[in-house]
Amino acid sequence: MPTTEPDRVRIFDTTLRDGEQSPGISLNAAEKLEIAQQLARLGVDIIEAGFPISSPGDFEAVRGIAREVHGPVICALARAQAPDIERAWEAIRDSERPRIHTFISTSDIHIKHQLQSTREDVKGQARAAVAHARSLCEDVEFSPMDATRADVEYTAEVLQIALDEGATTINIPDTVGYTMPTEYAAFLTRLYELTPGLRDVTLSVHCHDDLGLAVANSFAGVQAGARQVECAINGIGERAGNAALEEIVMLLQVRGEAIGLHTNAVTTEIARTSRLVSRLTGYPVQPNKAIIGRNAFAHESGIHQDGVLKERTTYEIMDARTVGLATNQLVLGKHSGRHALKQALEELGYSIDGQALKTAFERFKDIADKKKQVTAMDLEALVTDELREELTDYELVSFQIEDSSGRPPHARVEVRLPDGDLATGSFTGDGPVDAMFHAVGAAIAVDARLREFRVDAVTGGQDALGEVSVVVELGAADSAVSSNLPGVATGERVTGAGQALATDIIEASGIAFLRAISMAQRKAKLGSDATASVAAP
Ligand SMILES: CC(=O)SCCNC(=O)CCNC(=O)[C@H](O)C(C)(C)COP(=O)(O)OP(=O)(O)OC[C@H]1O[C@@H](n2cnc3c(N)ncnc32)[C@H](O)[C@@H]1OP(=O)(O)O
Ligand SMILES: CC(C)C(=O)C(=O)O
Ligand SMILES: [Mg+2]
Repeated sequence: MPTTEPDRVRIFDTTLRDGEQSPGISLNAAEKLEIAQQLARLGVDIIEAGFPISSPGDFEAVRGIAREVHGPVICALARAQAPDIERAWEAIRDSERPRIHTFISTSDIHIKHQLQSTREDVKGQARAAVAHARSLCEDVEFSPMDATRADVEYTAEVLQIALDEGATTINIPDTVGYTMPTEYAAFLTRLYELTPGLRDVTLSVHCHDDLGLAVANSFAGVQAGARQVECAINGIGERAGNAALEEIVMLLQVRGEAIGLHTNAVTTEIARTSRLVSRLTGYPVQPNKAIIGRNAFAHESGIHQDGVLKERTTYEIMDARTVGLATNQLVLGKHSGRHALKQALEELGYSIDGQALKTAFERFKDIADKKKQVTAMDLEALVTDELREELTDYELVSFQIEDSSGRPPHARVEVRLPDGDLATGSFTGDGPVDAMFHAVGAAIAVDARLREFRVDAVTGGQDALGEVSVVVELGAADSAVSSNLPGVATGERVTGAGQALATDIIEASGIAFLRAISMAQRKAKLGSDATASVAAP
C-alpha cells in the first residue's frame, strides 16, 4: 500500500512494452512517442515505455519518451542482469521520474526449464538485480515472473530479498493468464502474511487474458490490497493480451465508489487513446469490446431504444461522454419504430412530424429492409433526399440494364413526364451509367451534356447508400432540345445540378440525371441564371 493516497489505484500502462509484444506490432520511436504523449494526457501514472536492451530502436524510443514526456513516471524493463539494467537506466535517466522494472521467474517451471537454474541462484540474481537497479535509480519495481504458478512461500522469500534491497513496487504477474480471481486474491493475501515489508510498498498486479480473466483477476488483486494495475490500451499484449486499461479505469470509475477506490485517469481521453493505438498498431478493436468497441454505447433493439429515449440509465451504466465519445448511438434497423426515427432525425436537426414523418418512415423502412443497419448518415441523406424529391418533375419509373463482359452495356428506361405520360428510351453506352444517362435523355427527348459526375459512398459497408451528384448543361443551340427550353435563346447554355441516393448507384445516377435536367429546365423557364442547386436542402 503506498503511504500517500491509499485509496488511489495507480494506472501502470504497458501498451508500449507488453502491448508491443503482440505478434505483428512494431512501433517506431515517433509512434511510441505519440502514444506516450497521449497516455500522459490520459493521466496514467506510469508509462512502461519499452525494453531498452531489446534493440537500438527501442532504446532510442524509450530515451525519447523519457526526455519529452512529462507527468507520468517513465519506466523501462530489464531482466535480472546487469547489462539490461544499465541499458534501461541509460534510456530513462533523463526522465523527471525514472523507474527501472526488473524481473526474474519464481515458478519452478521457469527456473528449471527456461532459466536452467536453481531457486537459490534465482534469489541471488534477484538480490543483485534490485541492488544494482537501486544504485542507479530510486524507483525500482520488481516482478517475480510466472508468480501465480510458483510456490507462494518461495516467492515470498524472493520478494523479501527484493524489499531488503530497496524495491519500491512489487508486481505479481499472472504471466500466462492461469489464475482465477479468488485464487489470485488468496495468493496476494498470503504474500502479505509472509512478507511483512510488503505493506510498506506499492503492490501491483499484472494479469494476462489467456482465460479471459485479466480484468477480473486484476480487480480481485485490487480488492486484496494492490494499488497499481498494469494494463494496456485495447487490452493488447503478449498472446491474448493484458488487462485492458479502459476496462480497469472505467470499472474503478463506475464501481470504485462501492469499494472506496479511484484512479486519476482522465476518462474522457479513453476513446481518443484507443483509436490512436489501434491506428498505429494496426490492431482493430472488436465491435463488441467493452468501453471502446463501436457497439459499447449503441442500442439496436426497440425495447432498449425506447427505454434509453425515456431515460438513458434504463440501459446504460456509463455515459458515452465520460469515455470521450460524443454520444451514445441508437442504431436504427428494420425493427425500429417511429419514435426512435423521429428522435434520430431531431438530433440531426430535422424536426418533422405528421405526413413528412410518415413518408420518411416509409422510406426508412424500405432502406432498412435492404440494409443491415440504417445509420444517422443514411437518415440525413434520406431526409435531405425527401426534400430534393419535391423538386423533381420527372420520375424514373423503371429501368433495366444489361451488362456483360464482351458486350457494351444496354439500358432501357421508363420515365413519367411532368404531364403524367409515360415515355421510354433505350441506349447502348460505354458503361452502365453512360447507357442510363443516354436512355433517360432519349426517353424525355433532351440532349443534355454531362458536365460533372460524382459518386460518394454516403455510409460505410458493402450495402452503403451511394450518393450520385451530376451537373448537366442544356443548350437551345441544339434543335433537339429547344422545345424543352422555351426561355433560352439560341446559343445560350443553362446548367442544372441534381443529386440522388440509392443503394444501387445506377438507379441513383438515373434519378440524379433527371433532377439535374428538371433544374435546368426550371431555370430556363424562369429565365433565371440562379445558381441554386436542386441539391441544396
Ligand atoms: C513475461 C514477459 O513479457 S518478459 C519480457 C518479454 N519480452 C521480450 O522478450 C522482448 C524483448 N526481448 C528481446 O529482444 C530478446 O529476447 C533479448 C534481447 C532480451 C534477449 O535476446 P537473447 O540474448 O538472444 O536471448 P533469448 O531471448 O533467445 O533468450 C532469453 C535469455 O534470457 C534469459 N532470461 C529470461 N528471463 C530472464 C530474466 N528475467 N532474468 C535473467 N535472464 C532471463 C533466458 O534464460 C535466456 O538465457 P540463455 O540465453 O542463457 O538461455
Ligand atoms: C515482465 C513481466 C511483468 C511480464 O510482462 C509478465 O510476467 O507477464
Ligand atoms: Mg506480461
